[in-house]
Amino acid sequence: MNAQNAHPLLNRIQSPADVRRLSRPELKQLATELRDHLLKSVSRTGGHLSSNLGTVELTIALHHVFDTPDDRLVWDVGHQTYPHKILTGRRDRMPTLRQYGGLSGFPRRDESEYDTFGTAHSSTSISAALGMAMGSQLQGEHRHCVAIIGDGAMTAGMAFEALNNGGMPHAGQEPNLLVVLNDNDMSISPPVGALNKYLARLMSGKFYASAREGAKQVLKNAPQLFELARRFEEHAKGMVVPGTIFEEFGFNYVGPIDGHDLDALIPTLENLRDRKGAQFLHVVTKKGYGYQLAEVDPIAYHGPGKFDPAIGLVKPATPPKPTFTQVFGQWLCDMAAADPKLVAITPAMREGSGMVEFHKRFPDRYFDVGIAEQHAVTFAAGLSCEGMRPVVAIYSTFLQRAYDQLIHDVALQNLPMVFALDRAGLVGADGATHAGAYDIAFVRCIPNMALLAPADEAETRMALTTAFRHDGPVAVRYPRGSGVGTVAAAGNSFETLPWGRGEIRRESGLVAGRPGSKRVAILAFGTMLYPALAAAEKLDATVANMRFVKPLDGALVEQLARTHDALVTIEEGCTMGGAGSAVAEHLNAAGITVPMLHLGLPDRFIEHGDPAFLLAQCGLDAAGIEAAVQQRYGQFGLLRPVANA
Ligand SMILES: Cc1ncc(C[n+]2csc(CCOP(=O)(O)OP(=O)(O)O)c2C)c(N)n1
Ligand SMILES: CC(=O)[C@@H](O)[C@H](O)COP(=O)(O)O
Ligand SMILES: [Mg+2]
Repeated sequence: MNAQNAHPLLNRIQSPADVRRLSRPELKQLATELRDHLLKSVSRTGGHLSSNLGTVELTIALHHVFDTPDDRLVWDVGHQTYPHKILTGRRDRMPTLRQYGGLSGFPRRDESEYDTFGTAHSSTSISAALGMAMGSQLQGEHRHCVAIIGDGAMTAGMAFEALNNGGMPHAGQEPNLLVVLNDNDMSISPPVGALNKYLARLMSGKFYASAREGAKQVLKNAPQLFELARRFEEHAKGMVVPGTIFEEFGFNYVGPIDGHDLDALIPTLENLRDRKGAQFLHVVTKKGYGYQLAEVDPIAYHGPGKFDPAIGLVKPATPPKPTFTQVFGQWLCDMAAADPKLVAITPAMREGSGMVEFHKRFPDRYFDVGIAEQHAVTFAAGLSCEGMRPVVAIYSTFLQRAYDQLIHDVALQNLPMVFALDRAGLVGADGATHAGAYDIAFVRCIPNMALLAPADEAETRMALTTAFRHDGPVAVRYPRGSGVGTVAAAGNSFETLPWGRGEIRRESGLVAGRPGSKRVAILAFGTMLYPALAAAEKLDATVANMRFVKPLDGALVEQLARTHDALVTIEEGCTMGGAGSAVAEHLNAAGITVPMLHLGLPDRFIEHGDPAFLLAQCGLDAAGIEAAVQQRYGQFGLLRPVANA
């Protein structure tokens, strides 16, 4: 059967208006077809599979009940929006998912009018939906605003800040807000913390909840009786079980209900749609639902690459090069074995940050604090105050969430701790939301903070040890994926790097007729060292591996400036305010003037796509560096062939 015939109902869906016209049995059939299509499509592109398999029915029900796009669906994180994309006119573009020029893996306002709010960082949905609800009410519109948030995303402080605000009337107006909690009892890894236990307890009171829901169904067309019953229910409930925490926040809590059962979902959503004020629906789904392998191992299928659905994920025949993340994970275990004061903290990114082994071997020194970056940083600060040595493993992009904590709680008190900043630089398929583009600029301006940018895997291990031994806060930034392959060189040693010192990796020849004078020096930060070295062969440039963004090796910078006609700085981070700026500021303070070219990420957001391609587009590969240097300095005769020294 070809794909068209396999999905007769799905083929008829051009927009959610078509979904609204379907009968209940047709909607069920649509769910089956949509799930099948989704699995096939994601297996060809890679992407966030298991969360999407779990939201098929919920997506259908929401578009069936609400008048989208006039009613607003605000998805949290947005990694579960593929069914939504397929039903909102983007099915044909699913083969382009997360590729350059193709569909984003997350909602984007510039992609579709159905994507009401751009996301990818978690726990923003309730705030945004509340803002929309208030914004539309103030303008006399009465659209429904629905936030759909996962149990993992619900653990973040921001979600609770929004609940705290959203459950109360504002100037006598109740927000037309519905929060749907999609509880699949999973974050990327198993969820942690008291909220998870609490949701499980609500689950175990299921009978009570469904009985209560049944009563609401019956009474929904008799408003006065309904209200009376509701009051009685509140009273009676107070005698047997306390109100849910969501009710304490001022929401009308309904659930938990089965999020794969359209017969439960649709009437419940209809009821809630027709009620005034802040509503809260708790639905229970299964991550990976409908694909056995993903149901059994939702972690592996959270964000897989391409695979054959008939076989599932398979280990590659030859093991790939170890990643920077693995280098970190290995170092963490080695250092923890050597130093009982080491504690490691992750804000819900155990797998992505390479901490699975550490968790296994050192469970009492492992802290998954949930999706709570702000808390992660201040919690680590507290540990540091007591003499522990915290290592906060955090993606560069997610540290943005904890900027005040970094300044106010850590740096201001000069607390010794390590930030292992993974995913520094471009990340590829996740795109602009996840790019680690800003950490150099935002860390280097904080007093007391040090920042290392190792060039390869071996140096990353040394940088981590150096940071761990330092008596103050230090961040070590390294990119997604693997580098040039120097893991073996580091072995399992705890060698350190000389503090605040870079090194010269290549010397240019001398300029004929000008003794002691050289033409161009490239000051490379982090993994940009290797393309810089390749370009330098063509340009006959000097290359320095700077290693430290802060403290900057000022002596080396001055020496290079004095002995070269021009400098080039290069980094995989935003050029504005970045490491190149640090070099310029240093020379300015030293009163040294030298022509300078700063290469790095431009002042625009870089889209999703293949990382090597994107870097090349930004001119951050060997050819791009060579071309930029030729273009800037070639015309001034700075790059004439050099005489043999
Ligand atoms: C601020 C922030 N921290 C971490 C992440 C990484 N992250 C993406 S999805 C996810 C788990 C979300 O769990 P949940 O909301 O329950 O959705 P599910 O995957 O279960 O569908 C995490 C930790 C993120 N996107 N944003
Ligand atoms: C949605 C989200 O934030 C994560 O799932 C992220 O996509 C993981 O990225 P990595 O694949 O780089 O760990
Ligand atoms: Mg979840």
